[in-house]
Amino acid sequence: MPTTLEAGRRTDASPFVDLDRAEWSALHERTPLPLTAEELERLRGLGDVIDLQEVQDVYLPLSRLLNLYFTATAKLRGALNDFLDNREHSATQSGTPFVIGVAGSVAVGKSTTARLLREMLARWPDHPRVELVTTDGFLLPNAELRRRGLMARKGFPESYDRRALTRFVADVKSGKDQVTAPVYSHLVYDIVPDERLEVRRPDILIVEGLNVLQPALPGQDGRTRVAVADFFDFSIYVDARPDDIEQWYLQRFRKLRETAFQNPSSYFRRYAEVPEEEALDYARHLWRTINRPNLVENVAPTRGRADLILRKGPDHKVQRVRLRKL
Ligand SMILES: Nc1ncnc2c1ncn2[C@@H]1O[C@H](COP(=O)(O)OP(=O)(O)O)[C@@H](O)[C@H]1O
Ligand SMILES: CC(C)(COP(=O)(O)O)[C@@H](O)C(=O)NCCC(=O)O
Repeated sequence: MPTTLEAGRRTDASPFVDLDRAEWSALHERTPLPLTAEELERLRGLGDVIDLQEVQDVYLPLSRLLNLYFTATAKLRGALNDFLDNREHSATQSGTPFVIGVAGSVAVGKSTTARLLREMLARWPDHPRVELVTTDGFLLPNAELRRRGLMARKGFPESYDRRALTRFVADVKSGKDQVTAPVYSHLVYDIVPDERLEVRRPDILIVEGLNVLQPALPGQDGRTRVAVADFFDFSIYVDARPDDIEQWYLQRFRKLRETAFQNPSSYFRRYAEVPEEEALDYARHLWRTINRPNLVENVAPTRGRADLILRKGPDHKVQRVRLRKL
């Protein structure tokens, strides 16, 4: 960990507290909400291949940390409202959803982490209503991506309707009764017309996606622009070595060949029919021309903006946790 010599004493210059796996997992003993065997079984039923020891050691303490932030943020909001003398334009309203961002590369395990957190956070009596939204719903439809020459840039910041995504999260946070988001289908590889996901005043909203920690685009005419991250109360970056993530991407592609790609409506059905090596060559091509450059150019540079970084090893197990200091 970097240290500097400042005013004659050594100080830790990092904005993060760095914990190794053993230090982090020791915290689960202090979590006042252990998982019952029955609940562990239910998590397994989610269909995600996640080791139950990992749930206990890593994600249970994480759900406790988020619970602490939820409670403390509610108190801070109350104090801020008092400070503002509860005027009409007070900073927050009671019941304002707590918004969590989950960022990281394609195939690093964002969806798995976000689904697990949704289940675990909903078990805390303070915040039973947890909604999860993935940013792929805000990708431009394929027809529009083709028109703009962006079909080989799917997942890059410019392939999204960033304004609609930011407005969506702002609306949920402002306490609107019913807010809807468009829906993306990995099966057809496009936005599903006429389908919307509805969000109704949750206690917690999890927003998961590649680019959720991107800063706002520069404003024009002196106007301040906002980004979706401006509405986050807490953010998590799921991190791993790019070579490990490539292996996970290829493994997922291999698994999808035996499942979803068999569906006649699948955009990738051709890759269920060709020999495995040919299919994997194509997956490698997608990784090397789209997902890896996007990780290097756009996603990884946002890691330092997160409040918490989960660093995974080659087996998906979390090896280090870095938590932003207050
Ligand atoms: N904690 C984990 N343990 C084991 N496998 C995992 C874990 N998280 C993700 N995976 C696997 O890694 C692949 C990518 O995960 P996914 O959540 O789909 O990534 P993303 O949403 O970031 O694209 C999937 O095949 C998933 O099953
Ligand atoms: C849909 C995605 C852009 C991820 O979007 P996100 O939910 O992170 O906004 C990605 O999974 C994807 O399909 N990328 C295009 C290249 C590829 O097919 O792997």
